[in-house]
Amino acid sequence: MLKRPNEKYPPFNPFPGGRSLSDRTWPERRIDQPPVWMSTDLRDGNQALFEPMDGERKMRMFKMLVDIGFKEIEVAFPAASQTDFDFVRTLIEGEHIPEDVTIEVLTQAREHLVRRTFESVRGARRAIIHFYNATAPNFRRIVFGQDRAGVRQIAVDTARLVRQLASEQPDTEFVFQYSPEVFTGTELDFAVEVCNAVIAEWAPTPERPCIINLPATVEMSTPNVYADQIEWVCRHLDRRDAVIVSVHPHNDRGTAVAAAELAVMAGADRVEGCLFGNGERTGNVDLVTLALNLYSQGVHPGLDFSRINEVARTVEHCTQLPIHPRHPYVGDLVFTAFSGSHQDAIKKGLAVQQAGAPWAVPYLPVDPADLGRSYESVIRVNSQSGKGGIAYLLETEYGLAMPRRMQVAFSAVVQAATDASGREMKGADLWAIFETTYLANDNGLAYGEHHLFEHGDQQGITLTVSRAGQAQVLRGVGNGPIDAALHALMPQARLLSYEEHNLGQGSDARAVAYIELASDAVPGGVFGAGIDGNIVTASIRAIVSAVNQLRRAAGEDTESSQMSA
Ligand SMILES: CC(=O)SCCNC(=O)CCNC(=O)[C@H](O)C(C)(C)COP(=O)(O)OP(=O)(O)OC[C@H]1O[C@@H](n2cnc3c(N)ncnc32)[C@H](O)[C@@H]1OP(=O)(O)O
Ligand SMILES: CC(C)C(=O)C(=O)O
Repeated sequence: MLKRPNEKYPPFNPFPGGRSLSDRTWPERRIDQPPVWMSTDLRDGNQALFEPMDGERKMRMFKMLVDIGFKEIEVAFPAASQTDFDFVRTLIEGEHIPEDVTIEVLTQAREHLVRRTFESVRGARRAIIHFYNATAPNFRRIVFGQDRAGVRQIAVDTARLVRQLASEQPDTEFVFQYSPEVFTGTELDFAVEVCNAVIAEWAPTPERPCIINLPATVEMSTPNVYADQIEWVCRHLDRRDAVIVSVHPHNDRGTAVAAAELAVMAGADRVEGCLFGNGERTGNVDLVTLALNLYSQGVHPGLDFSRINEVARTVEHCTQLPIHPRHPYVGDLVFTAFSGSHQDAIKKGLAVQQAGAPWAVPYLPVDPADLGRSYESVIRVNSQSGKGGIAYLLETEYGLAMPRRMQVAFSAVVQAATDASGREMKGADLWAIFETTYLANDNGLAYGEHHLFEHGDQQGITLTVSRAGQAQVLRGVGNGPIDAALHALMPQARLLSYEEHNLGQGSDARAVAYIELASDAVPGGVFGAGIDGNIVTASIRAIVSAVNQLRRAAGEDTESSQMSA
């Protein structure tokens, strides 16, 4: 890289006299209604693919865009290829265009291409004819070899031709659109001069407006500068009430979404872009993100992304490009938390979120369910996770609602496993660790059977346990089955807590019991768990499990330890 990049990349200031817009008003504005959306997935998106879409893919994309709710769709650059031309014909002749949808077609400002473009839309009910020529100084010099007047004349001549050709196809309602290509790199006074010349040629009215589209063909500045450019143009355009000001941001600096939002605040009425930001180089502005940013602020975008995963898969099929897992709103990982404190907050937030109440779940800007995404994938567990995520997965996937202190103890066991493996843990992995830790009782005592009996006004128990296949029968007495079992197994242990709940429902329902025991050697306590179809048996299994944990925590050799009989 260069030591003095300014020599190669001098900053560009498009404002007349090099002054910026000091009396800008856009920072105070809020977006309280959606702009007119125009999808250029089938044109700008399509021209940026390794393999442009074939007819089948184009039709699939078109139908999906209609289903989402787009009312303006740029369907082709018909003069560019027979595929594009034929696709427009198929849409029209096959009557695939709904009444409330207007197709748009793009052409360079060259007569034979404009004529071919009009040919493509013959018979359409309504069509937007969009033409462009670059207006920026380097394009004037390098591409056209023309001065300002020459480049303006290209635009004026084409605008006139467009109006004339439209009058020859009276059955179609035409809307005219002009783009001074590379608007972002064009001196503002010249951009407005050319646009006003085109507007004069078209003589739009508020009833029959034209569209002036101001593309960030290449994104060249921070979004606030683009917003200043848009506000400046909006102030200087003739017949502003008869002009729909449109923006077409590209994402070269990674700020196309911000640029589009600020441009709308600055006066733009319409936004052109692609789903998930497909498009030339770093892409066109992402219309999904724009729409859902609005939605997350309580403004319905007028587009339906309630089945966003289906939209994503269709776009991937049509473009043959993958969507990044961290792409806003749609990426596989965006409703997922790995880190412990995030998981904890999300779990608590989901638990208290009430239907119909304002959304207030930490870390999730929108409810995944609104986009047809599920909560199951919200929380994932790896070495950065804490008890919250682990508990959430075990509860949602296996129905286990561990007591809070047990969650803490169990998360240390999981942490050791994730540290050792370096892998993400799925619900099934966590369940396997839970089973090994609390239910399998390997190397410890295993529950066999028990019988309860009356012992005066107390409860007696005969409890059969085994270790390494060798059964032992223990007896104990207490003020209930749990107390009696504890006396049978380890009378010196103290019961700190006991919780149980159902696992599942109906005839398959089982009970899970959680027992916390402490002893002089382990005053902090340890947990055990037991699962059984019978609630008392589940509790006694949990005591056996907790006794095993207590012995292990005390460093006792379970093989040689004495049991009371
Ligand atoms: C920013 C954008 O996305 S703009 C849209 C870009 N999309 C496309 O280009 C679609 C695919 N393009 C094509 O199929 C072809 O380029 C066509 C059919 C449009 C034109 O093909 P060709 O006539 O062979 O020209 P070519 O592709 O070489 O383009 C360069 C010519 O276009 C001219 N040109 C470029 N833009 C414009 C314009 N907006 N208006 C008029 N002429 C233009 C150039 O001056 C150059 O002319 P020259 O050959 O006389 O020097
Ligand atoms: C033709 C125009 C709108 C364009 O695609 C661009 O400038 O990026």
